[in-house]
Amino acid sequence: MLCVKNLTGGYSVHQPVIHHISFEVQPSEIVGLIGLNGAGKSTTIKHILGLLSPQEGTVTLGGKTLAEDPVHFRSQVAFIPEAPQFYEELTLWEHMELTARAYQMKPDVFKKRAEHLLEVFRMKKVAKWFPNTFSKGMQQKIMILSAFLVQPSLLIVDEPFVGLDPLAIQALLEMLQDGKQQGMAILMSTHILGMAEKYCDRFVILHEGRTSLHGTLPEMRKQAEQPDASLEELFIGVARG
Ligand SMILES: Nc1ncnc2c1ncn2[C@@H]1O[C@H](COP(=O)(O)OP(=O)(O)OP(=O)(O)O)[C@@H](O)[C@H]1O
Repeated sequence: MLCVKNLTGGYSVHQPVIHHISFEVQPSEIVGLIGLNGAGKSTTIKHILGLLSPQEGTVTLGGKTLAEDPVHFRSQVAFIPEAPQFYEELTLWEHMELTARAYQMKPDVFKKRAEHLLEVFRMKKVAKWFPNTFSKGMQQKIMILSAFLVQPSLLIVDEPFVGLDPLAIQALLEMLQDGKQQGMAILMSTHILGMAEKYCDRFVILHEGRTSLHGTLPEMRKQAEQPDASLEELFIGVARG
């Protein structure tokens, strides 16, 4: 599904911030993207989404780069950003309608999915409200609801748990697992390592823009020669150099 190969990039050609990063995310798999602040997680995600162009290497989805087939590439991806981004003049329901139109969903499919998601994330009562009346967690739910509405082939999630209450975190984890079971490929950046260890199948640990460890937990333990280490212990080892 998603293949990141030898990716080098960043915000200036003179100063790349990620270097030679390679990993894959297959259908029915959750891959955790882990790293300290500034390690390059969001920059990697921006390259996958096509918001930044690679200085070297490629990002392909189903074998094709974004440039080769932009409409098809974008139609397969949904993104939950770290900070909610919304239109002040649209209600929650209108945000979902806009998403449905952009992804050319049939009205009956949209209605069924939207109503289910509003129920799961306890947002039914505020569906016709404007997002500037929402709390931060409720605003984050606009992003979550819009992404799951699409049921994308590739879901990219950047720090999704920040600001969510425990019921919303649980609902999101269940949606991620359901998505995985239905064949979604999921790339999730998070600092909550206990949760990553429990829910991710494989990991990419970034340090200063480079891949330090990569693979399943047993594979990374082998790479680090720490047979009993938890994800957190492996990560702290990497972070301390
Ligand atoms: N818009 C930008 N312009 C220039 N440099 C940037 C920009 N955004 C991030 N950077 C730099 O790129 C590097 C990687 O940042 P990035 O945002 O990818 O880190 P991150 O791993 O997502 O961190 P965090 O956990 O804090 O979200 C940092 O050195 C940062 O200063």
